[in-house]
Amino acid sequence: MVAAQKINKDLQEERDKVTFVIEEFAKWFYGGPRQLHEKRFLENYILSDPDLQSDVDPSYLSHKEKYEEAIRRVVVILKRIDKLQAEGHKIDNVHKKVLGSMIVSNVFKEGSPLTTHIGMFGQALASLGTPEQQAEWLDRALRCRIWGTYVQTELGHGTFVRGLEVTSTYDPKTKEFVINSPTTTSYKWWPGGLAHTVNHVVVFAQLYSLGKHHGIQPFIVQVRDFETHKPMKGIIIGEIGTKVGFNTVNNGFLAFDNVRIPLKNMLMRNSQVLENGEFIKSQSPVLNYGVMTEVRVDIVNGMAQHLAKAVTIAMRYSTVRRQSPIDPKLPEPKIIEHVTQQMKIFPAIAKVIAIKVAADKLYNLYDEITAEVKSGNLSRLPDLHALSCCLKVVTTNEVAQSVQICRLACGGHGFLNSSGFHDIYGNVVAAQHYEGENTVLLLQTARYLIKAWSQVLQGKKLTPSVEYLSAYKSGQLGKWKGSPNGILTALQAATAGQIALAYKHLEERKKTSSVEVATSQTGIELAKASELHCQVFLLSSLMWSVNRAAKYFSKALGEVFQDILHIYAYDLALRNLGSMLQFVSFSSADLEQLQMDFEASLKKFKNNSIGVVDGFDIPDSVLGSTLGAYDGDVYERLLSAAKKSPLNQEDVNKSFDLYLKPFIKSNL
Ligand SMILES: CCCCCCCCCCCCCCCCCC(=O)SCCNC(=O)CCNC(=O)[C@H](O)C(C)(C)COP(=O)(O)OP(=O)(O)OC[C@H]1O[C@@H](n2cnc3c(N)ncnc32)[C@H](O)[C@@H]1OP(=O)(O)O
Ligand SMILES: Cc1cc2nc3c(=O)[nH]c(=O)nc-3n(C[C@H](O)[C@H](O)[C@H](O)COP(=O)(O)OP(=O)(O)OC[C@H]3O[C@@H](n4cnc5c(N)ncnc54)[C@H](O)[C@@H]3O)c2cc1C
Repeated sequence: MVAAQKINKDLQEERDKVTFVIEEFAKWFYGGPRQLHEKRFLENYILSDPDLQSDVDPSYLSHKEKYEEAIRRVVVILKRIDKLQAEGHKIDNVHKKVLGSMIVSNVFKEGSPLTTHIGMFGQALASLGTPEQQAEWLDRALRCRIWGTYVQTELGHGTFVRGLEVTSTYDPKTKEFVINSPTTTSYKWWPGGLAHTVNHVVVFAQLYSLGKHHGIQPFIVQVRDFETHKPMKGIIIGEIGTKVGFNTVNNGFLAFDNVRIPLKNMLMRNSQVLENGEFIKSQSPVLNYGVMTEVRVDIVNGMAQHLAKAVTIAMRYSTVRRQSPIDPKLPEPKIIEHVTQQMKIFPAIAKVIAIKVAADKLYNLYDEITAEVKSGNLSRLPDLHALSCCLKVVTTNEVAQSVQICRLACGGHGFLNSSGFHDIYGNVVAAQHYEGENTVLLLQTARYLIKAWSQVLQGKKLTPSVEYLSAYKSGQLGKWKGSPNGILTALQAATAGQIALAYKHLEERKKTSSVEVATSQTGIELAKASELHCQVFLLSSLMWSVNRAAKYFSKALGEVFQDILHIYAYDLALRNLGSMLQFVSFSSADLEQLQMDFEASLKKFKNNSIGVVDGFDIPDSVLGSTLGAYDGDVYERLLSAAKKSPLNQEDVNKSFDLYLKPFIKSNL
């Protein structure tokens, strides 16, 4: 990987113990040799631009300067992509592959102002626009010649999309829509890039035509002038302020003061308004929610990548760092020798792989079902919605927790910005909030599970992802066996049992309340059931993938996958004992054995742990961490990063003469 680099001796010692070929793992992780090659090529090509080599550490800049530096970097990268294309390199979807991926995650530590342009605006045009509308805007958007964002959430409403207040009223006399923000709570609030970056938006508004209301529909609106970048007439626009993270995403607010747009600017792939004002209904109102589903799928994949960065840092640091003798007769060990350190990091490594595998399966399902939807068959849309919602929730929650654990595993140094954890954490926790609040999305999945349970009670056949509910009903699940397969069936029993209980309580409440009120009252149990269902999906996907790997990969790599599966399954079982104990019979000896098996699995994996994180193939230029660099030169990097602090550029800070000295003198 980095031939000429001088590698830390302890790190090299651990690398020498690895039993499998790291390159084989990396090819698997990125989906094949071609994909790995392309990723490496893009990383080198983009990140080697001299204008990205600046010594500026954006964390020392002011809020305004951070934004300006982010835009400078955006343009450097866009020019680099233009150069790449001019040189004849044909890479499909190259803007998304660069600007919507981990490649630029160290260039935009706190997110990019083009994230929603890349991740949502183009998708909205592609999935909600007609061919004519795509001809007008999509190509320019994909080439970044117009910049846009996805404007849905308002100050007063984010979750309950049907409650949005901005109106779009059709005026048949002029063949225009009039877009208006009637209240303070109707201000659009949050969209990425909205404040000072984009010149177009896809905005969601309540449609009125010929005096009738037709629900939430999407419209394209130009918000800034092409030449001056000043807000267009009737557009009130600005930034919403600093945040926990994402500070260079340029999240904005937007209000409309009777803004007129032509009829052709309603995105009409699904519903339509004719010139005379007549409204043609779409096949289903949820078709307008498609972009949200796509982003939820992307988020799951993104979570695996964020966690891969965090575990790479924690693992390499734990190999280089020595502290606290274990055997008093021996020198201080590498901190990874402490079993509690292994307990923190190895399950997080296993989670990267489980989430990556689940994301791959979800992408496949997304592609299949989107193709069906395009041909008018919506029958499997609920499967995709249910799975994408709970996976978005569980992966963002689990990764947020695991990134924290990795940070803590690095002791005090993990708290430094230069370790990289702060920015990874900021990006991950943002995803717990956006694209559907997590509890709300669990409740969406629960709707699906309750329907599935009702089908079980009627003896109907279920789709594969919930087939285990029928097995539970017919008494086939519930016996404890301590293997990964046994843990899967125990979790399935716990999930099915939890769904059955929630169903029972829901039915009881329905006797005295409406279905909506009864559902709301049963929310705690429903959310729990969804979470468990998602864990079933994650474990079963990992098992499927590991078993398949045995056929296609070397014996050595196949064994590593088995070790990872065991760690993942035991850790999951130990964390979900409470739920399983309610529906599965265990003896205390079973539980003691589970703990022993978990500890043995950590020990077995240890020699390959550094190989797996190296196989995540994250170059230093992407990792951006003093603690996690490939060569393990941690202490020199910490010192050199500290020396770059603006406070260290002078021996005495002016605050001494201004405040401290007068104070000391006055007290003499
Ligand atoms: C630089 C490094 C990068 C690394 C990579 C990292 C990853 C990158 C990814 C891109 C990053 C992007 C950056 C951030 C962007 C954030 C953007 C946003 O937040 S944008 C804003 C995001 N905002 C949100 O997410 C808002 C969340 N709220 C909502 O989605 C909805 O309002 C609701 C679903 C909660 C309720 O809706 P309501 O209409 O009241 O519905 P009801 O409940 O009454 O259900 C009616 C029926 O509809 C069904 N159904 C529903 N949805 C869907 C669907 N999608 N499909 C299919 N079906 C669906 C439902 O199941 C039900 O069926 P049934 O049971 O009757 O059969
Ligand atoms: C970093 C970031 C970027 C974003 N980017 C965009 C963007 O580009 N475009 C865009 O349009 N929006 C964007 N958003 C908005 C985001 O999608 C919403 O904030 C999110 O969907 C949550 O909605 P909310 O804020 O209305 O939460 P609320 O619904 O107000 O949630 C508050 C609490 O109420 C609870 N709650 C609400 N409804 C229910 C219910 N039915 N049952 C049980 N509990 C409930 C929730 O669980 C939560 O605990 C972004 C947000 C963030 C943080």
